[in-house]
Amino acid sequence: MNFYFEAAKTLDRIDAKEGSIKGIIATLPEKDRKRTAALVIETLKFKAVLLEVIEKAKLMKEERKLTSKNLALILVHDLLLARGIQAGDGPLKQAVLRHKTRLHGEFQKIKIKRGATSNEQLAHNGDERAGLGTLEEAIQSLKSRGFELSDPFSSKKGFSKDAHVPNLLLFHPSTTFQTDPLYTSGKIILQDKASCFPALVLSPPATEESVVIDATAAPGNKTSHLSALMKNRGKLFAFERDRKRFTTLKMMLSKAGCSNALPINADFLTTDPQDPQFSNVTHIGSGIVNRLDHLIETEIENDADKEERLDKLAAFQLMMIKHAMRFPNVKKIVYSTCSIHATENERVVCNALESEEAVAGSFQLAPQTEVLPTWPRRGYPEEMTSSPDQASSLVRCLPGEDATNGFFVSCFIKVQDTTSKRKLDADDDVEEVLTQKAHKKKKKRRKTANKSE
Ligand SMILES: C[S@@+](CC[C@H](N)C(=O)[O-])C[C@H]1O[C@@H](n2cnc3c(N)ncnc32)[C@H](O)[C@@H]1O
Repeated sequence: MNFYFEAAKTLDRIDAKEGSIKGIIATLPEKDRKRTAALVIETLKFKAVLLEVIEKAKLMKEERKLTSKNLALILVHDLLLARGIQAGDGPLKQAVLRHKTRLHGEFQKIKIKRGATSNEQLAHNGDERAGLGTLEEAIQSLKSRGFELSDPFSSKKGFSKDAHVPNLLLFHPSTTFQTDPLYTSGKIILQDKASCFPALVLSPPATEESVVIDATAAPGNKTSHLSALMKNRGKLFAFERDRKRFTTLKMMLSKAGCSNALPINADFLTTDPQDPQFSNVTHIGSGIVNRLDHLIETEIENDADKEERLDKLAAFQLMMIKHAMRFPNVKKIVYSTCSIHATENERVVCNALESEEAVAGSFQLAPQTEVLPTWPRRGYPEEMTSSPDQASSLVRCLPGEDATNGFFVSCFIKVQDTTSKRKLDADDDVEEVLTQKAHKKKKKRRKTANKSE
């Protein structure tokens, strides 16, 4: 078993970025170096799929003794992809073997789903830890194929680093990447600049304890961005209600090496915020308007129809935010749309701020300093019924003006007001919570009035 512990420890060090994979392997005792290196590299190649198998088979949930994710990965690797676990009969080996049938079953299911005819087709080639590779590696690779670091708006071969989004490279609009190996291998992801904003604003912590939800995940651009920001650590639940889009989501996450992502084919609104698996969720992202929605805004649609459609969308989006606010430990919620209509943007935000859930959970808009502070275009003050000043907390992008698609980002945070902070449970008397709040507000107003007299 020692050999397996050594390999798991090596994976821990790789996860902790103690050095390059090669450098870490070079420090292993010479005796077992070759064998450990082979097992570590093979496990990294299949990490995404092995994690999915372990999760589906509930291995770590049911075997509490198996506390190391990396040891589980190594043992399941040998069980499924090598000649079995080569160790004496210890309790950890037995723990894995108890789930042998289920693990094999889940592995076969994934193979069938992805249409893989060999195990090798499930491998991710490259550094699974880094997922997308480093920015400098990508820049070097692009330069070697004729691109040059220069203004992408004036030169077709030009590309540049973006001023607002780290790790984002800008290209001339005529550049195509569809057949480029950097793109097909998942090392780079093509995304409109503004679509990078929600993950950046949510900025979940990159720790093993981090638990995050992407409520509307497919095709997975935002999810993979979140996973990269989390450095593949912790847990990232990725909800997608549409079955077909869910298949795309899973493929994309596997290709991009997002091993901390747990794709779930379900409607986010049907989740129970009190479910213990969500008890440590602190960050939630939601954005439902499809990029193609503007295409159905045809000339034929009259104003009344359009209004009705926008109202319906806005009502649905409000439900998503309010549902997110019900998660007991959520601290930050980012709501974004690819829409330029105030009905789906500022007005939804104002309604959300006035909702029972926001009042009971003490949610407010994060200040501009926490929401892309240097981005110049902010929300529309005249649409902020609560307070026009709050518009500075919001981010807007205008197509044709900002070199992006139309986009909107808002960020709700739970304020640390210990005196009034209350969780909204199913049995809570919302009316009572609201009355208490209103009372406090009134008292504060009276105090201020007294002072100024
Ligand atoms: C605009 S796309 C999301 C784009 C994604 N965030 C990205 O960056 O790649 C919206 C997705 O949310 C899904 N969706 C809408 N409502 C949902 C819900 N209540 N629960 C789960 N998924 C939902 C839709 O099926 C659609 O695939």
